[in-house]
Amino acid sequence: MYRAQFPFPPYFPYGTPPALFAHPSPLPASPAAMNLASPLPSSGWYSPSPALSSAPVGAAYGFGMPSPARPAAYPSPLVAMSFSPAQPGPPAFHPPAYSPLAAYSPFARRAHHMPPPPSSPSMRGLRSRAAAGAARASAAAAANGISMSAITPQIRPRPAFTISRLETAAYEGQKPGTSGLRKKVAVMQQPNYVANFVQAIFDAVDDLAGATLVVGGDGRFYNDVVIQLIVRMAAANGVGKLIVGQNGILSTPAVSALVRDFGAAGGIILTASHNPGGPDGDLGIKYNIGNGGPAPDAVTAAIYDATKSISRILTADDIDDIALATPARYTFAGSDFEVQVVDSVANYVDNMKRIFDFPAISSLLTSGSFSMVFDAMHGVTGPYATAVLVDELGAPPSSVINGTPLPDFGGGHPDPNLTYAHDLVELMNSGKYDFGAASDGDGDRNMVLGNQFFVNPSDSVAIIAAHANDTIPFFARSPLTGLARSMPTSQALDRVAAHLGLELYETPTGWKYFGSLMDAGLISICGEESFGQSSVHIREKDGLWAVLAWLSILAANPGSSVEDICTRHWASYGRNYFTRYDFEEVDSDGAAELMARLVRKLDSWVGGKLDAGYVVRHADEFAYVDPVNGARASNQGIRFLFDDGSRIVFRLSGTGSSGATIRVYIEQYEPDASEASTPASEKLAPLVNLALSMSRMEEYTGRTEPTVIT
Ligand SMILES: O=P(O)(O)OC[C@H]1O[C@H](O)[C@H](O)[C@@H](O)[C@@H]1O
Repeated sequence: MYRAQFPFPPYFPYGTPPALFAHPSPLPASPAAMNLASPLPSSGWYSPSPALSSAPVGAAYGFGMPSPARPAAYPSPLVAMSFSPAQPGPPAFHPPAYSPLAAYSPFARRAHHMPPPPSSPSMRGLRSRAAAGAARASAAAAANGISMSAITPQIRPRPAFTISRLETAAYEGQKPGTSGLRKKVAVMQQPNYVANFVQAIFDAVDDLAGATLVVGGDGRFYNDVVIQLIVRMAAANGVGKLIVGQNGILSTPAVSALVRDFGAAGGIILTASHNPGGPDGDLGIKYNIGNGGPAPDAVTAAIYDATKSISRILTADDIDDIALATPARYTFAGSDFEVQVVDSVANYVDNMKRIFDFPAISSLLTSGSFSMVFDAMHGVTGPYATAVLVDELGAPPSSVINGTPLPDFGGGHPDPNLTYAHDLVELMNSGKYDFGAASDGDGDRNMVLGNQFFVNPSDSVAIIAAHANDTIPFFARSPLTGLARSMPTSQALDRVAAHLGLELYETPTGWKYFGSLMDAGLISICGEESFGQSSVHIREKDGLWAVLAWLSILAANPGSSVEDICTRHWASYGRNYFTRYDFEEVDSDGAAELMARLVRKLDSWVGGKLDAGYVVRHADEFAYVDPVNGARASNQGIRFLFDDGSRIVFRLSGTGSSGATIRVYIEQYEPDASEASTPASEKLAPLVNLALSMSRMEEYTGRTEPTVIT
């Protein structure tokens, strides 16, 4: 009988160590099943699952433990467990600091406040190790200095699988939005709903046979089920290799980095980003292409077309759940298909170390005169933030709050803005911290705050770009080539581009439009008003990257506060005042009529004098032709450009899952530095009122107030 034991008290994070305990019959099918489905009894033994019994001596798994504070939630910190199939009776016990799990799982290390294992193989050294494996991904990984065998030393052979062809019928409405397919969990849980969409990806995307795909998600409810489904369908559809994040968790920027570093054909990201999670929340599936970025319109259109005519699903239902808790490689008899579970954090941390001056940032964070707090909002970024900010840069562990990924984000709305990141906003308003930041469910968005000071995301990208060449080693080595922003984002970035003599590209909303510009070397940094900034290091926006960029600026300007940095920027460039009003989940028909009326009246407003003396110089529906590949995108928002340079933009959100969300973007330029400290709400009030009256917002939506103001 194989036995399992939980670790000694010092490693149990909640004070009272669990005694040994048994899992009730029937046995769970896999560690993953235990992790997610089982109430934990108070004492006894776990009996082995089939997956455990085939593991080698000394292997270790991590399991989710409900936190006493949140008994209904799963999986909170991992508990390391070691077992020895060779020994009868109680197992040989390996303290987690020296177990393979501790060595390969930053999650487990951090959950138990363990130091990096001194004598175990360290993730940090992976890049220098010899590459292994003949598969394409291994070769690409080797080219990037990553050793696949070092990341996942254990090969776990599985029996052969059989491919089944299941009849299915198309669902309507599987059209991806701004960033993938997002629906309520209940919609996604309909029979074959997710399987249809996944099959559509395999059918629509060329060259996936024999290719490598990266799969991971933000840990939200139902991710675990969908990952196992993708494994079975990938096997049946001839995919060569799946790289899966440990515990199924990967931030969106981490997926982008893995796709690029491992030469994968693409990635499937399970996230609805900043939308709420849990059984009543949203689920999302997004396909990224081989450059690591979101699929462009042509690919999402092909996937959507495939969903409309789908009639069969290919799956290998006899593949048992993959144990996602431990890095390992799963091979299958009679097939080249392989699943590789990788550390979710290590590759990302390595990349950040190559981009930023970690010693300089660390000096700031450990100087004793600087304090920061990072709110992961119970999204995916907690483990990444802890690895980077705490483990690498020396910030105190308390610097990361809400750092445990939870399937329902703790009941919150994981959107890092002034409304939903209220824990962070309160802390920053208390005046105790110099720097604050938050990121969203999947870690691509961020919000940056100073002491009682908000940095508008449009300003954030401009300020990062203005300082990049001087403060970020990555750009010292490869100076900025050009800059880009989405159309509604303020034109603060345009002024930096002009100052640096760089081209500025204005794209439609959606990160997918930056990819071709980056691939062609036309831009190095880009950003969106929707709390996103990133660079050419990957093809997604990257919340933690933006935080490190800000810390780099602060480290290079000793004694300057976040507010000082912004004020000096406005003094040099003038201030592009910007605000966004969101009218969330309004009636879809009313929203469509509001937009249609604005389009009908576009021309009639041009040249006329409106309230507060504003004169419309130009009005249109924004359309874009990609300068690299000629792809066209139309109907990308209605914009009114005024003769003083101000703008009002109306756009329907493409990321919601119910009703419609109208976004109103307002911008006004103030060249006079002495005027730059007026609050944005005051400065922009006349334009806001004009926007609301031009659109007849109340008449069409019944709303007098927005739900969110940025
Ligand atoms: O369509 P919206 O709700 O305005 O959201 C727009 C945003 O959606 C996602 O987050 C994309 O990754 C962003 O690139 C985009 O800016």
